[in-house]
Amino acid sequence: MTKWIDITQAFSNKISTWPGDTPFQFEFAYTKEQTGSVNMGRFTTSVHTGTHADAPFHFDNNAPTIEQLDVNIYIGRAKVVDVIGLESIGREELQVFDLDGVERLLLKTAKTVSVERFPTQIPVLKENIGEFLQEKGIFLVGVDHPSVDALDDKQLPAHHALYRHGVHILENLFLQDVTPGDYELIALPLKIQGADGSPVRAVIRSI
Ligand SMILES: Nc1ccccc1C(=O)C[C@H](N)C(=O)O
Ligand SMILES: [Zn+2]
Ligand SMILES: [Zn+2]
Repeated sequence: MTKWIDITQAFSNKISTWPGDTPFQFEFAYTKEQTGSVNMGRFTTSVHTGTHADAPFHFDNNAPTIEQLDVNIYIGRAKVVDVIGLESIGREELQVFDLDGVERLLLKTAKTVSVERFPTQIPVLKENIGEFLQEKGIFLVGVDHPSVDALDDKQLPAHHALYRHGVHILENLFLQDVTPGDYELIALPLKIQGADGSPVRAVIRSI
């Protein structure tokens, strides 16, 4: 039996956040010395900081929030493919891979990723990726950077195209040490009522 591999960015007070969004901050509300019994931590964060799932409500007011999504989306077989160096990724770039029977697709787009520095440039997913992934039977796509759309894009064409075609989104996966191939994935969002997304603890195991 192979071991589970952690593909989650570690939360620390140095993890990068979307410019202008709420940074991650962990602190002790009370220490053991203060309470006489226990340390009591608390944290503040944008739900889009670190490794996370987007709920469709993030970009569509009439779409499901995070706790309404089926947990089965986030548990099961996943394929990791190497698309390192591509500036945009869509049907044309993905049709070279054998994706028959694939349900979850994780895109490794960078050789290395800085958890502490917000990227200046990321690859974008093309609008035609939604239709392509749906044709293949893929209902979850994950990327190793903060957005499936360009960082300055307000229309979010890839987010919307993926949603229209029933494809859910994971962002900021930590894939730099992962060899492309077939895996089992667990990346469960927290059950936060009404939320537009949630951090996930993402792990994979080779199959
Ligand atoms: N955190 C933000 C703050 C302001 C505006 C956008 C974002 C995003 O995170 C968008 C990104 N496309 C996302 O889905 O994660
Ligand atoms: Zn997000
Ligand atoms: Zn997103």
